[in-house]
Amino acid sequence: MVVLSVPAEVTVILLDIEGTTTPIAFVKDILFPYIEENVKEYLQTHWEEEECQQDVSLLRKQAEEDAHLDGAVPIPAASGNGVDDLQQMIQAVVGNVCWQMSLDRKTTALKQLQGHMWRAAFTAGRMKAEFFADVVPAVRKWREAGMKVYIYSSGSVEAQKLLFGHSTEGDILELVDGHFDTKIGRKVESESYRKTADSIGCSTNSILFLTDVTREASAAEEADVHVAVVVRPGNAGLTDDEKTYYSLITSFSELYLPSST
Ligand SMILES: CSCCC(=O)C(=O)COP(=O)(O)O
Ligand SMILES: [Mg+2]
Repeated sequence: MVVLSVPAEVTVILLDIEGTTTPIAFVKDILFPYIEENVKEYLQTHWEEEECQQDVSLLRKQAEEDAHLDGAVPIPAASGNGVDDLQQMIQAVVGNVCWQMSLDRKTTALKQLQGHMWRAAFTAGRMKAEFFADVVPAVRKWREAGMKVYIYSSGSVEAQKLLFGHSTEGDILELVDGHFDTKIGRKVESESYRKTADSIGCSTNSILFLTDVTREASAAEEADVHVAVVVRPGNAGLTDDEKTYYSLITSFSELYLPSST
């Protein structure tokens, strides 16, 4: 088995979710289709609620920023009270959400709505999050060795907590010391990793970030964060240069902590 030694100064392990702890297939085949199939009905049912209105406002603001993009779907400003107006508005929001999802965009606006929509499915037990078999045993071992374990995903913090709270391994939320999402910044920007370290209260070189996406690994590394790229079934392939440059692991069990025996 390949073993990757964790540098001695590392005290925090920061984990991506999709493609790292959780199969991309679970996200693409279960989580995302749930949104596409249910968004219209969700908006019709929850439209009058404060939370739904905040989600729509955020999506509208994002749509304004996206206006210059090819195929962007605008969301008109709220106007009259007519039933037709409302149905047109809902249709525009549905169109915008589906357009963003077709591009796998990671905007805070999209991720916030998705998190709110998944809540009902997870809490009713209709959906359980999948984790690779090596994840839970490894995280337990790291924590026993004194490591802190944080999550940094484009999925909203609320969605992250739903996944960890309702998984096929049971409620594993207690294994996580804290959560970060795109509110701290985009995962492909190095400043996000500096802010994450600040928020945890550690230096960036005390963090080891595990992700499947080399653009994220590169941004983290620029901020002096240690990185390893996780290679899982179903992940995007890496170039030969990326395979040579990055430390690669195919299972969390390949990480060796000098402090553990
Ligand atoms: C944790 S929510 C489900 C996945 C998701 O919406 C997403 O965008 C995952 O992105 P990641 O940064 O974990 O690769
Ligand atoms: Mg990922």
